[in-house]
Amino acid sequence: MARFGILTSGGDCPGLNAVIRGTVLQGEMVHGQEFVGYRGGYRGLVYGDVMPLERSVVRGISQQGGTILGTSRFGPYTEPDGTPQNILARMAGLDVDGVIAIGGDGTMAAANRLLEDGVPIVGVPKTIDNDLEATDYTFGFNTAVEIATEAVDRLRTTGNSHQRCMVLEVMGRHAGWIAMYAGIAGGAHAILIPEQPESLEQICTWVASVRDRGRAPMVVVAEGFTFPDMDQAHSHKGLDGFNRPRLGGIGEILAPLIEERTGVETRATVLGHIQRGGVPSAWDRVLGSRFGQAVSDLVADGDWGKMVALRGRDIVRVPFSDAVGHTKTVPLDQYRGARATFG
Ligand SMILES: Nc1ncnc2c1ncn2[C@@H]1O[C@H](COP(=O)(O)OP(=O)(O)OP(=O)(O)O)[C@@H](O)[C@H]1O
Ligand SMILES: O=P(O)(O)OC[C@H]1O[C@](O)(CO)[C@@H](O)[C@@H]1O
Ligand SMILES: [Mg+2]
Repeated sequence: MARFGILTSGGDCPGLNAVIRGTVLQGEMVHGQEFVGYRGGYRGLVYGDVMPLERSVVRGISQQGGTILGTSRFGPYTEPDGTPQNILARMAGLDVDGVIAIGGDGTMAAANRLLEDGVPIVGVPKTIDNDLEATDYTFGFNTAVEIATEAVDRLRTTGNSHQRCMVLEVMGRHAGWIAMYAGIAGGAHAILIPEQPESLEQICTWVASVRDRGRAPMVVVAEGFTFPDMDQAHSHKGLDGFNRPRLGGIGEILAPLIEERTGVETRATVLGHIQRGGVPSAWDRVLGSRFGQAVSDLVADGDWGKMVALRGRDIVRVPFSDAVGHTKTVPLDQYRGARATFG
């Protein structure tokens, strides 16, 4: 009987458990496959650290946030044991015929390298940031937008009561999708995204015009936003497990600048990991389940080196090469359309 190992890698995301359940159900019920779960992302693959993954284990997990397998930013090549020879030997020892890697762009880049080194592997795209070009949407994004929109709604009522400017910082390292969607949904007066630097003067002009109409200004800013004179996003929290700057904090920088320039009392809120935690939305559960079923079909066909993706209404298969290195940013004409109504 064919046996596959599933891992979740990179930041977690609501909907990962729906993928795991969808894969196991489709695999067991349609293809007669067996599965094990690698613990802690690529670390589990390198050290052969697995947990059983059968129907009874995935019962009722679609509605749970996080990942029952655990995740990490551990790279499959970063330690002495991280060699393709070692990984293939561990797989053989566990009777694992192929690997299903659920993750973002980094996880897919690592999977692509493993594939070139002879490891049979396929991918499932995940990220709340929705910034993978090869798929129209990733699961987790919808949940994050719902949470961020609720935050905008709540900030607006307290902002209105005090006639304050409220600044909400949301995630989005290279792409401002969460800021755009939550900002539009919540009727924000300015949305600031990594794709389009804006000057402090321009932001304060928008804030002052809202104040002059007797309203309380609402600004949504993505963590990756920069002023025109910044060459990289603000970071003061060191590096992550893959040596990238941990972002976050631009909202706290912006708020006192707005207050100083406009005289409008301003408060900043950083939403942070609240956007990534908790129960996935129904939409994300459905997309995750569909991806899971499709990836079971993919390994049944031995179609290694592919990633499942959503195109329109359909789940398709795309080569890893299409999936890595292409960031799906907010199109500037879309941003400019929204920007025309700021202030
Ligand atoms: N080109 C690469 N070659 C080998 N390993 C890589 C490569 N890119 C990333 N990795 C490894 O894969 C891990 C997962 O990637 P990363 O941390 O970027 O998360 P991700 O899957 O992109 O998810 P997200 O960024 O959305 O949280 C990295 O921490 C790193 O160890
Ligand atoms: O704090 P962590 O877990 O390293 O992840 C933060 C990053 O993860 C993301 O949410 C992508 O998953 C980015 O928007 C953010 O910069
Ligand atoms: Mg990444």
